[in-house]
Amino acid sequence: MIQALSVTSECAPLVKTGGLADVAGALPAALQEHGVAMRTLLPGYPAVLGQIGTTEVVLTYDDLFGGHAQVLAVEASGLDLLLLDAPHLFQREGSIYLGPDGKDWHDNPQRFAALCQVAADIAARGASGWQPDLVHCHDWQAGWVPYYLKRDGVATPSILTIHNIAFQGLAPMGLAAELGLMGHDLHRDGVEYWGHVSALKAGLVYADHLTTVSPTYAEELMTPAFGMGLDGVLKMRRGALSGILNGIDLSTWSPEVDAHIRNFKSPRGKAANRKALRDEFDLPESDGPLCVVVSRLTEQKGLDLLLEALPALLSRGGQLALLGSGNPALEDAFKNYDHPNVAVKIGYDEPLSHRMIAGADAILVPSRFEPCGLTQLYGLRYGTLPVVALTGGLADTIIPDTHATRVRGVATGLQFYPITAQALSSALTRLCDIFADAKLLSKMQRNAMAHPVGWEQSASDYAALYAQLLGTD
Ligand SMILES: Nc1ncnc2c1ncn2[C@@H]1O[C@H](COP(=O)(O)OP(=O)(O)O[C@H]2O[C@H](CO)[C@@H](O)[C@H](O)[C@H]2O)[C@@H](O)[C@H]1O
Repeated sequence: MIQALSVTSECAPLVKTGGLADVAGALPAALQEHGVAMRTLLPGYPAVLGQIGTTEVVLTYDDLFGGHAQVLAVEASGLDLLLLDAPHLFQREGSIYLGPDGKDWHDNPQRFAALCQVAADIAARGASGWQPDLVHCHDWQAGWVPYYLKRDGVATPSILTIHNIAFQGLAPMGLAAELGLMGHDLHRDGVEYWGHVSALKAGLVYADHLTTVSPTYAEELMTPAFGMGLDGVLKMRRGALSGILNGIDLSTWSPEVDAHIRNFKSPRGKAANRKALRDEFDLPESDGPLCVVVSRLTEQKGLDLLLEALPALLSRGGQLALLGSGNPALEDAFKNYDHPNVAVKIGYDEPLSHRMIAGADAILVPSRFEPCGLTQLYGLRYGTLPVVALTGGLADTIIPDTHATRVRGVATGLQFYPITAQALSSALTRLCDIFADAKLLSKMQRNAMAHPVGWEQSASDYAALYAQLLGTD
């Protein structure tokens, strides 16, 4: 068995703000079948500590970035966890990244540098006799791990997975010493980023291998349009960068077994869920497609384009039910969209997201960029046709309805490009046409449900990558 340490700031089902948590939560079980035993190092937020049973203390610190800390080992929700219990850093009300004022906690650089330091210590010296063969780091919050390993001369290989390059873990240069950065690394070929230091860049420069969550996003990241200032670094590391698609956890996201819905095996079984969904959102019966959005409401997700494109859907009797939260202006714009066929719930609600995806005819994902995207994968599994922008993982996971795919009878959804309101409008019109053609609709729904969206392939790819890094392939 390869022993791997996964380092992450969120992990489902214990703590989640987005897709990173789903991936970090699902990978260990998926890798188990491929000869990898994975432990997950996660901050001991109050919400996490409140959900677990008896723990064992496996490491203690008198002073970790300004306070006493310990690492607790515990098994919970099928995960083998190492929790960094550092009350001065993690025991606070509010979200895991933001204070009550909605702004980043001022000490986020130190909070996650502490997590990284502990990961590097476990790689170097072990915790209660356990030592990983490699460390798998997720996003900027784990970005300092590869740097600390190199700084301390620890040979354990590291992988950094980029789930979203928009978050770069910037800190003022003045914090360099406190974060444990060496003076000779504070330059543009090291951890410096336009006068700041960047945890993500440190990971990109120092990790032995980089992955991102789809092959198309891996290519996009090396272009100025998508690299968000880090495309040059990524181009330099082209040989060490690969794209491995995310999967979804089929034990919770499958219409046959989903605990939150009226279970079904074929698209016909969606009818009862559709009715329940209309009732729940107070939407009338209608002869157009019932579309859903389940999303963080941010610039990335392109939902401002949907606001502009909605008339194309509504004029054909289509409907929208939206669940999301984030940008206040977008929240208001959707809440105030005054139309009987538009219903909006602002908030975060996991069970409701299942009921929406089960009951809808289509799921809309008009993202400006999308490293992989999970909700279109849920849509496929439930025969809920994805209407997606042609970018990143959305390009890699949907077989678009085109003349050629119609002839071959293989389409699973709709794609639009360029990523504009106009192109989205025309995709929504095409969706209404497909919806009116019962035979075509049913074929596409069945194709979608048969499309593989689990972890098998990706877990095998990660396991092969681990073996390659360890020289055991
Ligand atoms: N209001 C709400 N209520 C309930 N559930 C909600 C919700 N809003 C969002 N979710 C859930 O949160 C998750 C979002 O995952 P995504 O992959 O779609 O995007 P995200 O941008 O967070 O993830 C980033 O990381 C992931 C993982 O690698 C990449 O797939 C993605 O492209 C990248 O941007 C899904 O499970 C979704 O159902």
